[in-house]
Amino acid sequence: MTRASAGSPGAADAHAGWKDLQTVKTFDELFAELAERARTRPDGSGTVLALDAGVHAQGKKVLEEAGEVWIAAEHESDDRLAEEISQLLYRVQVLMLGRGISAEDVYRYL
Ligand SMILES: N=c1c2ncn([C@@H]3O[C@H](COP(=O)(O)OP(=O)(O)OP(=O)(O)O)[C@@H](O)[C@H]3O)c2ncn1[C@@H]1O[C@H](COP(=O)(O)O)[C@@H](O)[C@H]1O
Repeated sequence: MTRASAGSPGAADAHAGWKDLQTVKTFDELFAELAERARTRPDGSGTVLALDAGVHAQGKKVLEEAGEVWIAAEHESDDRLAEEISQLLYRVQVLMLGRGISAEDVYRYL
């Protein structure tokens, strides 16, 4: 998930690339964006590649990111932890789309 730059050019440089640091989006907004990627399949979308890789690969990414969240929580800064959590949320959403479940399907268990 993207988030706003905290105003540190160094931090922005470190995270340049697939993130738009000027943009902040919610869980639902990211899910809608990823669903649109799945529908329109634009060239260059990492989400399209991740969806095409299948549920097994998507699940492995969830596990990998969850491990990185754990490590960041114990050993890294608040900012790194937030970034790892954003990546975990992204990977969970890719898995949700891979399996065809909606955010509402999840919310009814919250
Ligand atoms: N929020 C994310 C996001 N979070 C994580 N990632 C992916 O997860 C990677 C980071 O994971 P790792 O640190 O484990 O790096 P990695 O294992 O080397 O990554 P990969 O080799 O697996 O790509 C990033 O390089 C992205 O590939 C994301 N990719 C995309 N988004 C957002 O999803 C939207 C759609 O993106 P596209 O489908 O790429 O257009 C945009 O709003 C993006 O900002």
